[in-house]
Amino acid sequence: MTLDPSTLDDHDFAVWAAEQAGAALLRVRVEGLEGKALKDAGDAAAQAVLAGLLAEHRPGDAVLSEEAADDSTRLEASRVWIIDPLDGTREFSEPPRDDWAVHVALWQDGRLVAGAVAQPALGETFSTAAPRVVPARTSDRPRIAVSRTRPPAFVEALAAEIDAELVPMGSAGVKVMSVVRDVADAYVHAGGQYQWDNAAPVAVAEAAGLHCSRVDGSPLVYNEAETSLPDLIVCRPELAEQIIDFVKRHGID
Ligand SMILES: Nc1ncnc2c1ncn2[C@@H]1O[C@H](COP(=O)(O)O)[C@@H](OP(=O)(O)O)[C@H]1O
Ligand SMILES: [Mg+2]
Repeated sequence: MTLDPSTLDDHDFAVWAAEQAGAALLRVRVEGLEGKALKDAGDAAAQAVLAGLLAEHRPGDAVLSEEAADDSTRLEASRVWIIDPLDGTREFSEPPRDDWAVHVALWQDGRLVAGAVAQPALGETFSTAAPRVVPARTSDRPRIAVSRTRPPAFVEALAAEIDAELVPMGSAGVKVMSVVRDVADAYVHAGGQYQWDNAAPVAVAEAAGLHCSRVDGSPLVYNEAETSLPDLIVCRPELAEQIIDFVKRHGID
């Protein structure tokens, strides 16, 4: 039976669109390209798929994408899709790494209302369509997911203070999903990131009952004029206070 996309609600549409882009990315990855050519081809292919599907199936909605010029009409729109067609571009260009993702989020009237994070190389999509129950914690010692190429310096001091282990990996979406999947207990980032890097992951993590905030504990706010959203914590709720308290005492520099 072929799927009729016009029947999909926003949650299922986010999943479907992210998986379509993921399939395109898997095809690009076997074309024999390398390095920057592979990164550029991946970014372009996934953007083309998502832009096309949104234009066809959600024509009245605004879009904020890493791979398209920012259109300021989104600031007056009631519904805005915030998308990162390929998050973890660097890891995508290093086969057989699987830590890269497609992010599709919907912001509506002030908050994230739907989201999907596809991890095509794993064949898995995490979403608000079917919120995950975070498994029981399997590690007594907290595991903190960090950027494998740009880990913030303060996270090492945080890990020493709370006796945590750092788990480096690529892609903001993959790191947030590692908390959803009990591969890590927290993801802590500072020093730079954009709304598209964390909107869909945060929508999925919130639906799974995880704590999501800026590193100072304040709320993550989306569809702001400023696309930069440089820091965040996603963690099991019981770890939030310790992490925020550390940042309040030591800062992030
Ligand atoms: N200091 C920084 N400044 C700007 N963007 C950053 C950043 N650190 C991480 N990011 C972005 O956040 C995403 C996850 O990064 P990382 O894998 O290092 O954790 C990447 O998105 P893209 O791959 O979409 O560019 C990366 O560009
Ligand atoms: Mg990104």
